Amino acid sequence: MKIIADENMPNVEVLFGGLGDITLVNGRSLSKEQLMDADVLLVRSVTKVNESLLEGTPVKYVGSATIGTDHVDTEYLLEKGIGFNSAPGCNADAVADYVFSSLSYLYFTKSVNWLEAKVGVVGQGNVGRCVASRFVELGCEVVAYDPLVNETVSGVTLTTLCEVMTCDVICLHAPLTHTGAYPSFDMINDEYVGHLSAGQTIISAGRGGVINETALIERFHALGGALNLVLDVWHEEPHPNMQLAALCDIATPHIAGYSKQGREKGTWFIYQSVCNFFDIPLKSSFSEAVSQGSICEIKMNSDLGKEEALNRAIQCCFDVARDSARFKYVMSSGEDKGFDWLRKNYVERDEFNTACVNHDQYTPLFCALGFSSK
Ligand SMILES: NC(=O)C1=CN([C@@H]2O[C@H](COP(=O)(O)OP(=O)(O)OC[C@H]3O[C@@H](n4cnc5c(N)ncnc54)[C@H](O)[C@@H]3O)[C@@H](O)[C@H]2O)C=CC1
Ligand SMILES: O=C(O)C(=O)[C@H](O)COP(=O)(O)O
Repeated sequence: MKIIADENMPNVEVLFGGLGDITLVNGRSLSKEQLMDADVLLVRSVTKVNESLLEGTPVKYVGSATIGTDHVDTEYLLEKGIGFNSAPGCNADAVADYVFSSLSYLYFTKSVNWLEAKVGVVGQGNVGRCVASRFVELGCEVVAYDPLVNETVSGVTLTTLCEVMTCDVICLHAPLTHTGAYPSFDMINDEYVGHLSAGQTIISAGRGGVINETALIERFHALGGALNLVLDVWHEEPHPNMQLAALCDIATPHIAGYSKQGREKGTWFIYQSVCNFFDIPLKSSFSEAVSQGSICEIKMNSDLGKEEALNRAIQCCFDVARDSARFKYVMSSGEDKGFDWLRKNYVERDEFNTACVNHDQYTPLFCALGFSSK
């Protein structure tokens, strides 16, 4: 079996080596010519998988080690009988960790006490539900907008997009869609953005294009800069709007899902799907494919109050300000490095769930935040 795989897929040679010949490629510039003897194509979000890439090639199966599928023309694959799987939920915890790391940064830099916030979440899939349940378990009031579900996790009230846009903290986790009853492209347009008021926090870690960037810049200035902005995804990747990035408290190159374990789980999910599709027995297990973290246990000083203890523990595990500083520096330095370079050379972090946090009083709250219980 001939396998063409994105060079940014961790463990691909270890897991797929026994299944056939693997060629690693740059996913962004992949062309049809490189697929002329391929049976299996393994991609990430940067490869547009459609008729123009696949027509005339022998590809029988496509796997995407990602949650999002907006880069794949799934109707075309279905029509042509080409197998397809993505990796639902693989990096949902990683994205939730990103949200809380960003909030801990705002706690320390702008005194945003998000533990007291009313939180609005857009999208109640694997990511949106994971984020929402953490807030609920931490005691926050949580509402969510998802027109395609009738119920969601306990403690979360489904509501309108208008109400979500009035919340203290707004988390965007909808997929990018252009068709259907509720297309998300440009969903948060100038009308919705125009309702934002001073002091709100917006965290966009779904897909660029869901929130209108021009409207957001205008609203930011109209409010005298009194919005807290955290943006991981951009309308024009790999060419993010640096005018908008300059206004952000946290701006990152689409790395919310880039925990070590989240990326490894993506490859592991696809490995299982390929084996299933071609009826090949699995030769590797989850524990071999997905790393443990580097830090097992964090012991907090019991003198620390709740807010301080939670925010400090988050920072021990993942300081997103490092990623933001690197993004702003590299993207504005004029060097021959950019968005894709930052992603390829990302300093991976471990997920909260790889470490437990001990505190005399607040240990259960750390579990609510996603840390391990043991
Ligand atoms: N920044 C990053 O690194 C990452 C970004 N993502 C993005 O986050 C998205 C969501 O991930 P999951 O929750 O795992 O996906 P999912 O497929 O489990 O759930 C998506 C949810 O969004 C809802 N939805 C669809 N259209 C909507 C609309 N117009 N308004 C509100 N909700 C809508 C659906 O009903 C569904 O409940 C992915 O599609 C992907 O684009 C995912 C992982 C990492
Ligand atoms: O899983 C998704 O969906 C994501 O957005 C991934 O984190 C994107 O990672 P790449 O596939 O672009 O490396």
